[in-house]
Amino acid sequence: MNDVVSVTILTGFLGAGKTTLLNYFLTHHGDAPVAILENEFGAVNIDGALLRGGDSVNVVELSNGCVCCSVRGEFSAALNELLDKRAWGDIQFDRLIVETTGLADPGPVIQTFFVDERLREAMRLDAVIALTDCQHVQRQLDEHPVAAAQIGFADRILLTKADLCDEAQVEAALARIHRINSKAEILHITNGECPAELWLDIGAFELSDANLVSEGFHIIRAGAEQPQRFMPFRQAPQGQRSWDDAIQAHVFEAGRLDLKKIGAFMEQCIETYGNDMLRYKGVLAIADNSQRLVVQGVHKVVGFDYGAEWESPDGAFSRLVIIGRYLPVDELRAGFAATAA
Ligand SMILES: Nc1nc2c(ncn2[C@@H]2O[C@H](COP(=O)(O)OP(=O)(O)OP(=O)(O)O)[C@@H](O)[C@H]2O)c(=O)[nH]1
Repeated sequence: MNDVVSVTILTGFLGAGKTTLLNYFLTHHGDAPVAILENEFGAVNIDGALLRGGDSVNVVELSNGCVCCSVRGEFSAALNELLDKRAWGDIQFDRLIVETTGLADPGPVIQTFFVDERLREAMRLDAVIALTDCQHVQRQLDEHPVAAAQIGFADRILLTKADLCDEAQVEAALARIHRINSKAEILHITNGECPAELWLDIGAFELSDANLVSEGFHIIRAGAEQPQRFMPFRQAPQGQRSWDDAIQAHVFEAGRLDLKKIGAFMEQCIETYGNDMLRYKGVLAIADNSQRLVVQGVHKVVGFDYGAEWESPDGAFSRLVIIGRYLPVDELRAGFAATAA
């Protein structure tokens, strides 16, 4: 057993296909022990027979409330109880998947893993995976701000039910999702058929300098001869671009930056706007430094680290992506530009 438990948060609006994905995973995952924490609103629980099917699957259900608000304390308690049982040898698992309710804001759920000291040591948040129902996403975004938050917090977005949509609908959905979160890779899946390696152990909270802005989406066909196909984004059809989502991704770019100035800028930005900064990630070129400086954070929890060296000094440039709500973008853009060396 590994010492540290890898945690994946599954989010996505009601009916987006979270349980379908989990069921697909559980019927294909083999014997590796796994714990699933299910947060259901009411007494209607998922297909327990399937989830409890093998000895290697431990299911905990948190019902009658939502982990992001009313049962937040119970969420921490349930996680701690799982760790106790694991320590006593009652149950075994190296991986925990948290399925939130379709109405949950992932923010408080994510923060639980950073603020609770024991959880911080015993668990490593791997990634937030959002499922998005292609057929209903436009309406959900228009009517429920939490749907945009779920997309905004995601490291990877699994677009479901595109099989029920025409091409124009799919393109409009992709364009809107990408505007809310330009950082997350988008995988287009059908009926939960997504190989586990595409959504588990992706190390999204590690300070890596992987691509900051995704350029297209992947069509996943599990078990097919050509399992993946990459498609670049196209413009959404005219007339379908009048969205007004409060949450949007903003990309800031510059050349080399002054370390002190960018440090002060980030500090001030997080202090003032941290509550509205859902996720942010930057790969920065610092004056007189051959290594990339990587920054990433969730609200006011932030990490900085030096990464790989720039291949050539001339190719070094800085890029910061902030996914936030109601941010004074022009002011931030000017502030970022002023940190140039
Ligand atoms: N056509 C089609 N149906 C899908 C797809 N993914 C899921 N579904 C169906 O959508 C319905 C809802 O899926 P669930 O997996 O229960 O969704 P959920 O996100 O767990 O729903 P909540 O727990 O209510 O938030 C089910 O009937 C699924 O079979 C897909 O890619 N295509």
